[in-house]
Amino acid sequence: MLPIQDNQADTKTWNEHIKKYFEGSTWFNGTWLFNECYIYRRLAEIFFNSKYWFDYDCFERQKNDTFKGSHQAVFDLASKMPELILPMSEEKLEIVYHELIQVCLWGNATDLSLLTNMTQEDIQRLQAIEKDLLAERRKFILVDDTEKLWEKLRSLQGGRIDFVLDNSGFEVYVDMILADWLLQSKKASKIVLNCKTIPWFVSDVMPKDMPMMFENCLDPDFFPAKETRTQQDVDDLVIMVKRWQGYVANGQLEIRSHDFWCTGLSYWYMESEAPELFNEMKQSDLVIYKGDLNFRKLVFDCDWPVTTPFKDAIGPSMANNFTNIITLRTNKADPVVGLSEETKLDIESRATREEWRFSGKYAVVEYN
Ligand SMILES: O=P(O)(O)OC[C@H]1O[C@](O)(CO)[C@@H](O)[C@@H]1O
Repeated sequence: MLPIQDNQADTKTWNEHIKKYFEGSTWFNGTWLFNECYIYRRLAEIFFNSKYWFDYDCFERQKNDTFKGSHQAVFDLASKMPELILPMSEEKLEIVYHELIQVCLWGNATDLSLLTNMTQEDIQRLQAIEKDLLAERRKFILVDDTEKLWEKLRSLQGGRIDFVLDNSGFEVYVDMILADWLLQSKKASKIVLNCKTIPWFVSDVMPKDMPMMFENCLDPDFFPAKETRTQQDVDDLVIMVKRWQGYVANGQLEIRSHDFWCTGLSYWYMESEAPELFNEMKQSDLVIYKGDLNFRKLVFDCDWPVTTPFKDAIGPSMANNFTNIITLRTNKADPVVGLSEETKLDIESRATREEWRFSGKYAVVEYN
């Protein structure tokens, strides 16, 4: 693990982490979490040291191409949106909430790292927004704290809600659908999107990807298969995305990034390594951590017994200071916590380890 050799704001910190925790370790014997993060920082170093390519995102084309492939679900969701944001009873709000959380959860299954193993049908099934298909997918959620989160949201009025984002393209599009609904239902008055600072795990969101996603949605030639949609479909998408741009303009939607999200450390270190971020995020009423990597960092990427309570796995600093975090994660790596004894026995008897722990078919929704 050679020191990083460039002059960025995070260079010193990266090299301190290598020296303090991983001196002498190599690609072959270091820890998976740190090494996998390190490889993305080394990639960034190549571009930072170039004369003309220093802000080049070598994954941008792949990110946009994959988003194009999600056109059907993009238009389906945009057409559904007007009816989801009408004023409605508390009871109906709860139903919509449950659907949107699921859409947002499964959006995480369709990131670039898994797409290579999936057929077009697999992807469409995961992106489906019909009620029956969502109900069907509930069987694949091994820990489901959506009800606990609703208890929190039910009484929330005009709060601040943070997303610690994961992938761009379809995943962040559905994150925006949820964010929009939270603002329209007045549960939130401010949404903060926390992005990565460098090209990260191929498809993660950087700040520049947000306005680009909005522009792509508004570009009539961006999505393929024009013949499959009506003028109404196009209008619904344009109205919704212009509303999103409006949120940015009026400050209801803030797009931020912080170097801490692109270190190789677990979030157990957030308080000591990034105290200003830690204290700032404490002001949020709810923090939504998206995806597998965020989950791994929350639970220290440890081989916990799978019945370890989520609260214990995220460590005392997080657990005691953030009684308002939720993770929406499809399982793409070994660490799993929070299972009941019953679910553990059940899943171990009917699925292989690969299937339920890292194929992306199963998921956990865990709340502290
Ligand atoms: O995009 P997500 O959901 O954070 O997934 C990232 C995951 O993909 C992998 O790179 C490969 O499975 C994992 O090491 C990593 O945790």
